[in-house]
Amino acid sequence: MTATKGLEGIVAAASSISSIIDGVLTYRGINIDELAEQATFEEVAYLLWHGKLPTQSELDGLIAQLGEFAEVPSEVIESLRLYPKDSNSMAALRTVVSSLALYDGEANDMSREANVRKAVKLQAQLPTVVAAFARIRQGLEPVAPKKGVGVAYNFLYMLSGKEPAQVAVEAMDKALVLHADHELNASTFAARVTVATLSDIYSGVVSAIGALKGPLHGGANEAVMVMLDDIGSLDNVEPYIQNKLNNKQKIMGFGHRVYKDGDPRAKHLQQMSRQLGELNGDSTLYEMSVKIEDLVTGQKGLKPNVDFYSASCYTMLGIPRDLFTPIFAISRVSGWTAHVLEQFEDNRLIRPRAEYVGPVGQHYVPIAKRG
Ligand SMILES: CC(=O)SCCNC(=O)CCNC(=O)[C@H](O)C(C)(C)COP(=O)(O)OP(=O)(O)OC[C@H]1O[C@@H](n2cnc3c(N)ncnc32)[C@H](O)[C@@H]1OP(=O)(O)O
Ligand SMILES: O=C([O-])CC(=O)C(=O)O
Repeated sequence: MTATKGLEGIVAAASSISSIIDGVLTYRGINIDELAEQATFEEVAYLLWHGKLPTQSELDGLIAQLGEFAEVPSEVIESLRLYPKDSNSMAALRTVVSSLALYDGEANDMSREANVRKAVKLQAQLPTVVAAFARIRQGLEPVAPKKGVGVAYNFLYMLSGKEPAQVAVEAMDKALVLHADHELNASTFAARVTVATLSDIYSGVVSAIGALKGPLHGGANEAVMVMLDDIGSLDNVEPYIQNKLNNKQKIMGFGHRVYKDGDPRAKHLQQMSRQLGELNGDSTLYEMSVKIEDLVTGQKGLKPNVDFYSASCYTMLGIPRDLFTPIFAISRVSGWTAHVLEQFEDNRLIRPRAEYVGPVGQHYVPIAKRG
């Protein structure tokens, strides 16, 4: 038995939700480029859960259900007030999502009907708790969700307490579409491993949030913004990046386990970053990002992944950098829950083997005789 480090190239599940074939990403067989240009996030969530695009009445039904479920129990909001104000936002999200299960009477109902409903609930509630967390730590009151609006609108509205601009809603909606699913990435795999023990959907999503938090995965979008803030100016890009490259340090937002020739989502986020810069009348972050890309791709051949240009986009939308990864979770919960539903359809415990590389033939030594 020989281990493959990081399970690279190992096919660990059969799935009909999303595919990456020859560098092309599809959700349920539809190219991500088409979805990014034409679909709303709610259409995409429906597509991931049900395997087909919704009709108008199915879409209206989903939006109504999201509105119905978006409010979270007052006990959950009260518990958010008790978190330290400097809590890590992903740790807070992981904790609050775990607590949502305590107030859901059907949390342990394993029927498909209940699980589909819980997928919609989680999708509806994540934006509410992220926005409430962000406001409470600033000493502001949470804003109740609106009914009959999309996830992107509602999140921006609950975050700021103001009607969001149409252009901001459209940008956020596209970002949500682009992050919704991605085959067997680490957080989705974590969710599938958890529920394959026949644990519940909340446990699967909590596992996934924990995996997404790390900077090699979803946490990279925040790390990119930390880097852009550290660089500080267009003039400082070259010396800063050159120094990192010379010292063989990682440049966050570059590289990918599966895409070696570029992440198809990055171009959409790059375009969004350029457009937001033009609209804001300040393209510095976009120009800095392009300069970083030129240097890193030019010297290392590494291409930007989905996390790279999302950092400048979210900043230009006025979002604090430690909410970037929670926003990723707001989108990816659609994919996680679709994978949980798929796992339950034909479940088998996920339990690989380890290659043992430790000592053999050892014996127990009584404590008094240990040196
Ligand atoms: C939504 C997402 O999860 S997308 C990924 C988000 N993560 C990041 O942006 C973090 C930065 N990127 C990385 O750390 C990696 O590229 C990962 C984690 C995404 C993929 O990791 P792996 O498939 O294990 O690639 P691995 O780390 O083996 O890299 C292969 C080579 O490229 C180098 N490399 C990979 N990414 C980078 C990077 N961002 N900067 C500099 N060098 C890099 C590695 O150092 C390694 O070089 P070597 O062969 O000389 O040792
Ligand atoms: O697939 C991966 O390994 C990481 C990624 O891009 C994602 O989760 O969107």
